[in-house]
Amino acid sequence: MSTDNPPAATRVSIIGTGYLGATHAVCMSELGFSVVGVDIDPGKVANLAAGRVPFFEPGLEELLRKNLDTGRLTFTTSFTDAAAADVHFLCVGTPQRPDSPAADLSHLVSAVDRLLAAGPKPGSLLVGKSTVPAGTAAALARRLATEAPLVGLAWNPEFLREGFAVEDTMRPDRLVLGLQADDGGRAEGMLRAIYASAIEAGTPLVLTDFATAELVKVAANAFLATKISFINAMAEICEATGGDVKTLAAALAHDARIGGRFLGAGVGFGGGCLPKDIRAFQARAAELGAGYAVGFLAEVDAINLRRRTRMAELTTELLGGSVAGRRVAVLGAAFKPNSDDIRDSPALDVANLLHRAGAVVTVTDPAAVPNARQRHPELSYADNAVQAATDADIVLHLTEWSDFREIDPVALASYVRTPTVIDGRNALDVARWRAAGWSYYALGRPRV
Ligand SMILES: NC(=O)c1ccc[n+]([C@@H]2O[C@H](COP(=O)([O-])OP(=O)(O)OC[C@H]3O[C@@H](n4cnc5c(N)ncnc54)[C@H](O)[C@@H]3O)[C@@H](O)[C@H]2O)c1
Ligand SMILES: O=c1ccn([C@@H]2O[C@H](COP(=O)(O)OP(=O)(O)O[C@H]3O[C@H](CO)[C@@H](O)[C@H](O)[C@H]3O)[C@@H](O)[C@H]2O)c(=O)[nH]1
Repeated sequence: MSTDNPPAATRVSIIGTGYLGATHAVCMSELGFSVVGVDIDPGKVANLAAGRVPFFEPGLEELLRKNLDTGRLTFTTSFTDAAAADVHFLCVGTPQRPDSPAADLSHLVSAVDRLLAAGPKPGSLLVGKSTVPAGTAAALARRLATEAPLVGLAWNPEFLREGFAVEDTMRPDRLVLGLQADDGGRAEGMLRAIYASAIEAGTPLVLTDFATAELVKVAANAFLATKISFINAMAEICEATGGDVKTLAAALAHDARIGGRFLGAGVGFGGGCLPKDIRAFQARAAELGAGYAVGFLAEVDAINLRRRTRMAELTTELLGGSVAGRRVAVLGAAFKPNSDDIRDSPALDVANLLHRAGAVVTVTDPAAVPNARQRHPELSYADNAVQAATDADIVLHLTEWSDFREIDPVALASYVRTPTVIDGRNALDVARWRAAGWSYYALGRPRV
């Protein structure tokens, strides 16, 4: 980092301290900046200020506590406290609107309203990190030009993965900076100073305009979603032909042009990002008159959602045509392992489909049960796989936590009524489960 701009002298505010913002706040402080995290949720602020991360993210709580102790990191609900910062990172949510596939930008608008009302410092920089439809930054720039002409703007989308949030923030695959051509390089200079350690470590830096920066983010998520739905479409074909999608994916992965990552077939993608981002992308493209260009994303979404109904159908079939009154153990509630995030979780969707069809569903998850219980009080919950599987007619493996992959199938078999398992993530050791007497089924794989 440049010595004429020592980190501690640069004050940073993080607006919105959810998964993204809390991680960014802690990591900015770890880099030596003086950081204030602002959120409208007093409970979240109180937890973070007391050293508690209100969600599951490996390594984050230790780093939060360490940085609170330095005095460099504080959390508040007051935008006045944030107004004195040199750089403001906008990290509020941009969820799907309840009534349409488009992104809800109301949190973003409200956060900017509050910041402007608090009077940000002249010469300070507003940096968008939230995932937004193309054109959002340009609209915000027009607003700043009239309401706060001395405040700069940049768009710096975030690519972190939950479960790896700290390492992805400290050492991202790339840094994308959407900049205004007419600011004399100010925003670029300030962001180069903020990200000096990652840049010095060789992180590729992409300097571009607002629209491209916004699009890199949604294009990346659209590509990842497409890759997953591609392999799940192949799983559907495997089901029709008797092929094995796991062998197919492994064979594809030998081609370095394709690669093996994000070719895991199963119940598909969920979470607070991929599903809503591909929908918002289609909605924005349609507004721009270019909906035809991303029409394939509707199919990506449809393939993904079909995996959930297919899982429920296979369960029904294996239970003899009806799940009514049958006991189903669901291993997994989070949308992926190492997370307690249940947003658009395939596991909970499947659990609900079966519950609505009359099954007695018991869900367990190493981290996500409290969130799941709050959102879906109609389901039953257990502390562990043995409790969930006791007297079960069938076991569904829907989130591939290592706790579940490491289960001893011999021991579990002694608790269930019928040793039948459907591996919705293609992640269990088939030979072990079969040797332990289980009837093993998976999506996209032949029945034995
Ligand atoms: N979660 C991820 O892994 C991830 C990764 C990359 C990008 N993103 C993007 O980052 C953004 C935030 O996602 P998230 O998962 O952290 O969401 P989140 O819901 O966990 O957090 C959003 C936070 O913003 C706060 N907030 C809402 N309105 C506010 C306002 N007016 N002022 C201050 N705070 C306000 C909420 O209280 C909440 O704490 C989204 O655009 C998302 O697409 C998320
Ligand atoms: O082969 C695979 C890989 C993933 N998944 C599922 O895909 C979803 C998304 O997984 P992942 O991408 O690891 O999780 P997120 O934390 O949602 O991260 C995505 O969304 C973030 C928010 O935009 C981006 O920042 C990240 O780069 C992007 O990977 C999960 O349900 C996974 O179970 C599969 O079904 N098969």
